[in-house]
Amino acid sequence: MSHVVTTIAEPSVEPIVELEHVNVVRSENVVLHDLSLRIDRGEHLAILGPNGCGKSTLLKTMTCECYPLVQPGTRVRLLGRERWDLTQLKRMLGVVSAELPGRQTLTTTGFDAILTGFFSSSTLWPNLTVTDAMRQRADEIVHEVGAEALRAKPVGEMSAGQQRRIMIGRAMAGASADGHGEVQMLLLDEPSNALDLAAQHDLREMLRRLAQRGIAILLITHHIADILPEMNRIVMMREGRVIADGSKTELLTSAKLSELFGRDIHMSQRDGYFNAW
Ligand SMILES: Nc1ncnc2c1ncn2[C@@H]1O[C@H](COP(=O)(O)OP(=O)(O)OP(=O)(O)O)[C@@H](O)[C@H]1O
Repeated sequence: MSHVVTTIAEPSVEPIVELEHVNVVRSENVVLHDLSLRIDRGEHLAILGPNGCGKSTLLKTMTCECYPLVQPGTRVRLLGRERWDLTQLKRMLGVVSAELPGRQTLTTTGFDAILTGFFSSSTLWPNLTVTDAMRQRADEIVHEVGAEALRAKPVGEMSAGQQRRIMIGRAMAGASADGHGEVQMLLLDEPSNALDLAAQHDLREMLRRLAQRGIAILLITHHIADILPEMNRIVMMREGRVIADGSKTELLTSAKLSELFGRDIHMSQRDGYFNAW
């Protein structure tokens, strides 16, 4: 009987994302070309590249919102599985919505908006049953994302930075329907857009704390200063292809970024952060 036991995959060692030879078409254009990428648990990485190079499409392929062409050798494996219930997958991967999921959320309080993450819903509809375990977990998340002052505030009355904080909390809540467990990876697509300098700083500090706790962070950004000191891996994309995948010291150089964006770009570095101009 022992051979039966050994065939059960140990979930903690499976990579979070394994894409192999992925081609994705949108509106009849191939926007990802033969793309392969593996992301291990607890790994933090930033994806850089010019507008339209396919960064968001890559993220949507990871969350099964975009599908690759069915071709020999193509494989999409997420958290060790090739087939997923999409709602469940989104919870495990903690996709941080850029905007509120619906008009209803405007009057939802910060605390309730975090609770909606357990249901992937836009608001706490009367038919949803919030358990004590969910409330307890949501309470913890409020502290983890530093949203104590936002608990009772309607989301529609929050600033962009405050909403972003709640949206990250909402993505974290989704780790399990019963209020237990932890999100495996947070996926953020340009999270610092529209944030003032203080809010950008606070967002980075919050993400650093989550990264240090072992939650994998995947960041798509145009702001080099968003790249956390904890992020050691940089993936560079151009025209639907990964053109470089390596360490920060190797890739965050003036030469590499100038090549990627086709302009003279200068880099500086301070306290573990990089900046470009
Ligand atoms: N909904 C869509 N329907 C059809 N084509 C799309 C759609 N969204 C994006 N595309 C196309 O797919 C390609 C890649 O777009 P994508 O949004 O993935 O790039 P990106 O690198 O995230 O860009 P940006 O930095 O501007 O956000 C582009 O050519 C774009 O025009």
